[in-house]
Amino acid sequence: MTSTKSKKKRKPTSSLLSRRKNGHLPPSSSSTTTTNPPLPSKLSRTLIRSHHTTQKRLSQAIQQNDTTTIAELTSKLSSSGGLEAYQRASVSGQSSKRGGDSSKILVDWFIELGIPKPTHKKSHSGKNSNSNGDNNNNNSSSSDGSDEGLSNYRLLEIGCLSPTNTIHSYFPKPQRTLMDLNSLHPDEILKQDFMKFPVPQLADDGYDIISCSLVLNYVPTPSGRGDMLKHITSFMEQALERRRKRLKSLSNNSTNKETTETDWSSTFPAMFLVLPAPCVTNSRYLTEDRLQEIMISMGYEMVRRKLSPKLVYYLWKFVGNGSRKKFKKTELLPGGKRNNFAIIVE
Ligand SMILES: C[S@@+](CC[C@H](N)C(=O)[O-])C[C@H]1O[C@@H](n2cnc3c(N)ncnc32)[C@H](O)[C@@H]1O
Repeated sequence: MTSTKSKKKRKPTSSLLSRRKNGHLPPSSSSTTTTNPPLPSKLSRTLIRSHHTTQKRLSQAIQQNDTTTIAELTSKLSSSGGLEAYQRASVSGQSSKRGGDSSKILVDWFIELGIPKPTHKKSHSGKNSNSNGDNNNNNSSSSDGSDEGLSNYRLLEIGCLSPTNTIHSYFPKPQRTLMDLNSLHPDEILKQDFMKFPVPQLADDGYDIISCSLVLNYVPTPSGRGDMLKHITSFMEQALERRRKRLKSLSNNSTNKETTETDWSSTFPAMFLVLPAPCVTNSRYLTEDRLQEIMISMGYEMVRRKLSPKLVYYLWKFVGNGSRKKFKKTELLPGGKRNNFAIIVE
């Protein structure tokens, strides 16, 4: 017989597994997670933290070619439910009861910046399309991008857990590409490692905004984080090209030959970055000033920033011509109670 005491002592990771076994959580990755009741917040936090720590240790073991530790940590990760259990814990953290997904903040900023939300349009069949783009496959994008709002702007979301995040209403299908290492919604989210996702050959297939919310901190090594920022920046270079084309087409289409660029459109290309707040408020190796130096050096300007007790949100506009400096792991804030989050740019 299992006593209440022993139930309480059970490890959070195994508790998640037993929920899965008991059918409280669906076993298949294709199941919809949003309909499941969220995990208790303490349990999801513990799961997320434990997954990050194990991932980081695994990455170190791989670098050191320490086969025993690699086997031990790989088995630990899989017995605690692996990436999928971690993702489910993250989805719980995004439930509306806990404030919703982080892109709510991006939407607030779009509103502040006067970025127009797509309106419901009549499709060729005469049916009204909804803001998720259903019945709107003939997306009637204008080439100028001003009178049609964001209709020819495209979103790339890295590390996406849900196809119904708040920002998606601004980028109806097919204007968005959602991806994750493990897709919880295979019909809508690509199973794809962003680091192996090439910049599209044609600028028309590129992206005007990239969302990287709570992904950079998932990358286990400081140089891996720098590489991710650099890879995002190569998409941004192409997005600048998209912008130039758009402006050119604007001036060609304009009867009085004046460029009618709208104020809001100068926010693009852009990157939405979200990190756990302690990554920049309590790290030995990364401060907000250092992050800003890194971003400026890659060609970005900060447009918006919000610090909450748990998270820090940024909207960076890409302007290009960065000095492309290198950044080492340098101690900026000494102190015993700080974390070691760092970004190395090589
Ligand atoms: C904490 S979740 C963040 C989810 C969501 N964006 C949010 O803001 O809550 C981190 C996600 O990033 C994904 N991820 C990490 N590295 C990635 C990569 N290289 N390519 C695609 N997805 C990645 C992980 O699989 C995980 O699902």
